[in-house]
Order: sequence, then C-alpha cells, then structure tokens
Amino acid sequence: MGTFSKLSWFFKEHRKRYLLGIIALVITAAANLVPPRVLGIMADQLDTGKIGWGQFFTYLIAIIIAAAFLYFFRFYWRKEIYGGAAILEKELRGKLYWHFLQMDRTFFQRYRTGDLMARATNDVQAVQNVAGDGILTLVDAIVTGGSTLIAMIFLVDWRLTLAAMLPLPLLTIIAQYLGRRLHDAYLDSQAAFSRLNNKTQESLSGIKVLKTFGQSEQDAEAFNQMTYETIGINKKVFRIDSLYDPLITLVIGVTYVITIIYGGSLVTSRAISLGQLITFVAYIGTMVWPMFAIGYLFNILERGSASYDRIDNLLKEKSLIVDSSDGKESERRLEGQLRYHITSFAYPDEPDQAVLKNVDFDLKPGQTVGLVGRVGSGKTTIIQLLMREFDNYKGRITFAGHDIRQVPLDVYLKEISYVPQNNFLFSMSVRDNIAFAKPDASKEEVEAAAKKAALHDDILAFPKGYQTMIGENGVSLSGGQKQRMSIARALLNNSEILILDDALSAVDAKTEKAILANLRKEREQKITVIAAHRLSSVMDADLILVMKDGRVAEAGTHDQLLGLGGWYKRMWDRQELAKKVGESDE
Ligand SMILES: Nc1ncnc2c1ncn2[C@@H]1O[C@H](COP(=O)(O)OP(=O)(O)OP(=O)(O)O)[C@@H](O)[C@H]1O
Repeated sequence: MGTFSKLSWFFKEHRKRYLLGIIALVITAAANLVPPRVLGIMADQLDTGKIGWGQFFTYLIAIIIAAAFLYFFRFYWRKEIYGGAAILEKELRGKLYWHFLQMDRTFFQRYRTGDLMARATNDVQAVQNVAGDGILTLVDAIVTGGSTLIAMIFLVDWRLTLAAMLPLPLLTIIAQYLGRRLHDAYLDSQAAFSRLNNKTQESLSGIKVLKTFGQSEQDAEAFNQMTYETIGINKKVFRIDSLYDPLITLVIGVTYVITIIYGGSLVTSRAISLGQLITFVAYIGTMVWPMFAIGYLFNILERGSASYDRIDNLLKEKSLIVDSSDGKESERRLEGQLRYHITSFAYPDEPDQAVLKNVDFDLKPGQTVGLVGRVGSGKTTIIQLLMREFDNYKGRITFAGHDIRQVPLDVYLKEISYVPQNNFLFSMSVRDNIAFAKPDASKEEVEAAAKKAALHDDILAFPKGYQTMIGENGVSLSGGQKQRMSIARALLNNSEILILDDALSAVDAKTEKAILANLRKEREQKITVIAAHRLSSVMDADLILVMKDGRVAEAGTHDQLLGLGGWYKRMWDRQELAKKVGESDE
C-alpha cells in the first residue's frame, strides 16, 4: 500500500474524480448482487411451485433494471478512474520532460538516452497502472468482496460464510510475500530493459558507422546476447507472477469444497434452504474476482512502486546550473561588453584536472574573437562556459555588466546563437529548421538568412524548396549543407552573441569566404565567437587566441600572430601551402 502513499499527491489533487469513480464502482458492485439473490428466490418459489407469471415478470424486470444500472455505472467509473490514470501519465511524462530540459550536461553523461526513454515510457506506464487498474482492483476487491461477504452472512448463513472464507488469510499472507519478491525482480527487469533500450538506441544512431566497419554481425550477436540476458531476468518476474494464479485457484477450490460439504449438511439439517445454498454458490462465483484481484493488486502495486522509485530518482537529481530566474524577467534584454576571465576550470567528473587556466579576453559589441589550437586544447570548453553549461569555474564571465551566473538563464541564453560542431537538424521542413528560434519569421527573413549562409541556391534545388522535409521522411543533406543550415538558423536569430564552434569545417574555401563576409556585415554591432581549425575562418577576427593545454599560448590579431612566428605562423604557412597544392590539383 506504500505505492498509494507515494502517489498521494496525485490522488489529493484529483480527489473529486476518484471519489465519484469509487461511488460509481460501489453502485456497480451493489447492482451485481441483485441477480443472484433474485435467482435464489425464484429457485425457492419454483421448488415450492408458488411462482406465477406476474411474479416471474417482476423478477425479470428487477434483473433488467440491475443490468441497466450496471451498464451505466460501469461506463462512468471507467471514465473517471482510467481518465485519472491518463492524467497521471501525462503529468509524469510532462514532469520528466521538463526536468530533462533543466538538467546540465553531466546528467546526460550519467544517464544514457535509452535509459531515460525507458523511464519516460515503460516506468510511467507501470505507475499509471496504479492509478487506473490499481485503484479499480483495490476498490472492486473491497466492495465486491465486502458486499458479497455481508450478503453471504445476512442472506444465507454466518457459519457457512466463516467456514468458506477460512483459506482467505493464507492467500493474503502469501500474496504479500510474493509481492516483495516481485518488487526486487521487477527492478532488475526494468534496469535490464533500460540497458537493452540503450543498446538499441546506440546501434540505430551509429548504424552507418556499424555497417561501414563491417560490424553488423558482431553487433547483432551482442544484441542477441543482451536480449537473452534480459529474457533471463524477465523470467524471474514471470515465475513469481505465475505463482499467483494457481494459488488463488487452489484457495477458490478449497472454498467450493467447504461450501458443498458444510453447506450440504446445513441444507440436510434444514438450517438453510436449497435456494439459499444456490445463492451462496453464486456468491462464491462473485468472490472469485476479488480473490484474483488481491493477487493482481500486489502485482500492480509492486511494479508501480519499483517504477515510481526509478522515476523519482531522476526527478530528485539537481542540475549543477542554478537558475536565478523568477519567471518575471523573460522580456529583459541584455546588450553590451563580454568580459571573459577564467582563472581555472575542471570538468566535474575530473575535478583535479584543470582544463582551462587563465583565459582572459574582453569583447565590445561588434568585435569577434577567434579560438584556435590543437585538438583538445580547450576551445569548446571556453564556449561551454560561455553558454553556462558549467558554473563551477574560478573567475568571472560578465555580459552587459552582469555576472552571467546571476542572470536568469532564459534571459541570458536568449542573447546567444550557437552553431555546434555536430549540427542537429529536426525532422521538419527546411523553413521550420531555419526559423526554429523565431517561428513567426517572414518568408523574406528566412530567405535572407539562407542567402547569408550561402544556402539559398541549394534549397531552391530541393524538391519542394523551403517546404522540403528534412530527416527520416525527407531529404538527406550533405555535411556542408547541414552546417550552413545551422548557420542560417543562428543568423536569423540575430542574437547579441553568435558562437560558431568549428562550424565552417565542411564548406569549401570560397563558400567560407562568402559566409564570413556576410557575417562581418551582419554582425557589425554584435559579438561573434569563432572556434576553428582552419585559420582562414578567424583571420579577420579582432582578437585571436591560440590555445594550448587549456592556456592561451599566443594572442593578437592575424598580423600580430604572423609576426610572432609561433604556432599560428607555422600553421598558417602549412594551411596556405595545402590550399595551393589543393588548387593546383584541381
Ligand atoms: N565532459 C568532459 N569531461 C571531462 N573532460 C572533458 C570533457 N569534455 C572535454 N574534456 C577534456 O577537456 C579538454 C579540452 O577539450 P575541448 O573539447 O575543449 O577541446 P577543443 O580544443 O575544443 O578540441 P577540438 O578541436 O577537438 O574540438 C580535452 O582534454 C578533453 O579531453
């Protein structure tokens, strides 16, 4: 019953719905008692030959009225109680989804996508079962069982009732024991399902790599292995599950035997009539369901409880990013200087390993900073701190005079447009992908952004132009087209800070030049941050930082850095040479 108290917040919120549903259930159960009783009376009167047509029709009408009641109230409780379960499912899914949106990067490193999806689907389903079938089974077991019991005592005989119900406590004790074992087995089974989900999700996402490396068979083998393991774990659940039904059937069988033997002797001694015994046997038939219900109830509750804990554990996770938003400032705009002063930063999972050390730069509106350096030198990390993906650094980043950790997240992030290394496009039209952050953008605005990202002509060549669908059911784009689509999306947003993280790597030198020229024009009054491997992407920046092992190794403009004769100069010469070789090859 602990499961119901875990969900008490929900039942309190929807008490009216559940109260009405339960009342309808009680009426249904009461109406259920009428037909057996009427049948018993008819049998007695038939036995004594005292029944006339008039009486016969009265009984028939009583049964028809009871059936009509049953029909209506069954419909009503289903609507209320299953409707409540659907609301709980919606609320839990909504809570989880919102929670996922609030969580920081480390959360998504700890929980894998397949696991999160399993909790948001399978576990939510098991919990909603508590609010639907769980409530129904509980109330039905109590009401049908209770009212039948009362009817047995008062309409037939209390001694026969007591004798027939003797095996019942045994059923409850064993069901409780099985319930506890089921809880643990079900937790294991849900964890196994999460692992299987992760595997499926990862294999499907990496299907191209899998095939290219000829790993399909090995992966299928690994998948089958995991499926067998999952089946093995699930078997334990089914084994415990399957112990319920034979137990209940046994208890019911014993009840019938007691009734026939003891009830028969009561009829012989004329303590009860034959009609009463028939009524009693019919009542035992009515008791079959409540008895099975006890087994089902434990099953539903234990599964729901295990799944609720899995969901609750996720919801209890706190984001490392504390938002100072009070929800009243969403209209606030920020504009001004960006001051980036980081003394040191380490990723939370490796706190002793400083990834950034003494990184300082200031940018006025209209200025651009270029971040270059070897792989793993810290470029993306600089951007992540700027985007408030981590707050646990020593130092300060201020924008428009405010420490960014003090500004509500939605106010701050609204001022940022970001083009990531791995472009992400949604399964929607080209137009909607570009206008993602500004859904009400006009056709002209969308087209202008696409032109600035040197993508307009490509789009016109698509089957349905801007209305062409992207993704699973639409066209596949080249790497360069995806990059330019992400750039167009960011440009349309026209935010105060634009961040390009190696976002021009898949476009050719000519297209890169055209996009950079458009960027300069477009971003005259705004701040731009460009991280790149190709130095031509940053050569026009007001400040270029050459990163090495998390430190700024060289800093200055393109000309200053060439003059320094360090890494930048060597890299520039190498890239220029490669370009010339490439051009002569063409
Ligand atoms: N989430 C993380 N947890 C722990 N260490 C990380 C994490 N992300 C990056 N690192 C480490 O931080 C260092 C800097 O990585 P970063 O991604 O900032 O480099 P980068 O210069 O952007 O590289 P690239 O040019 O390949 O994008 C690397 O040593 C990397 O292994």
